[in-house]
Amino acid sequence: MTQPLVHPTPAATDADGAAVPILRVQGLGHRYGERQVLSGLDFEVARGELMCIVGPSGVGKTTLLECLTGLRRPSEGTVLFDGAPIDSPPRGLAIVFQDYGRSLMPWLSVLENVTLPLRSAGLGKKEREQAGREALAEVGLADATDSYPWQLSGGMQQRVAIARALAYRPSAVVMDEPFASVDAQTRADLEDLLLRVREHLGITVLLVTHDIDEAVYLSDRVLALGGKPAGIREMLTVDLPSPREQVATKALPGFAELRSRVYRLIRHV
Ligand SMILES: Nc1ncnc2c1ncn2[C@@H]1O[C@H](COP(=O)(O)OP(=O)(O)OP(=O)(O)O)[C@@H](O)[C@H]1O
Repeated sequence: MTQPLVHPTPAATDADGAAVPILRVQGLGHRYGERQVLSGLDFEVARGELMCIVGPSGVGKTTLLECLTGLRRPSEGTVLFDGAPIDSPPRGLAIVFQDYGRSLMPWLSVLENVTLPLRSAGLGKKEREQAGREALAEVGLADATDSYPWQLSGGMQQRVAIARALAYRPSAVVMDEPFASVDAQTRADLEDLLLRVREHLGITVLLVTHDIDEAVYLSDRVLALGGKPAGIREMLTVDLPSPREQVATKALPGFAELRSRVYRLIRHV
């Protein structure tokens, strides 16, 4: 791997010297018109943590992510990123969506796609290209800089989307169903890529998934949403050994146990 793109920002500390969580959610609720979708959410995400958000379809996962990233103003409560309230996507937070096909510009090369958002960050052309090349190397696409998105497989396109988020040198990445549109083998490869990148760069990851195995395999903690309006049904700590490995980790009795617990939480059985 190349040199790290980010040198994780030292954790800010509060008056008592305790580390400030990168994300602090207090009393968060959201309603669409008269319909209350989310209510009373309180939780924190530690710097460097990987947390998956799960819950039944329509429970409010995307709404929660939108509120956490500043894309949507919650009806109630506050979200603090690095100790500061947010009302628009903060500089240190990058977002990766499921639909990579639509998020990449077909007329731009892979490198141009990755460096495009850096223009607004005020970086010069040389710095942008260097950050873009480093990010592409981080996701194993150092040789694809001059290709166009339509020349790449779905999994490679999603790696470009991840590189574009990393080039921004975020301290946290938020992902909404990022691996939902690829085949099972590519999905497993992308999961392992995410774990490696997260380990290498020390970034915080918050990821929405419908896939229970994926949530348990990737997470330090799993946030299960449920109810109407939805709240935190449970926050599960995943105490499986790291580094994770697709076959060995999933064969552990602890994996099967956590998997069943998450399944029951989502199905409410
Ligand atoms: N812009 C909107 N206006 C009105 N209602 C909305 C809007 N966006 C979402 N909703 C409703 O809010 C609820 C939660 O939607 P959301 O997309 O957050 O759920 P989700 O858990 O991400 O769903 P899925 O798992 O199916 O993607 C749903 O009932 C949805 O119909």
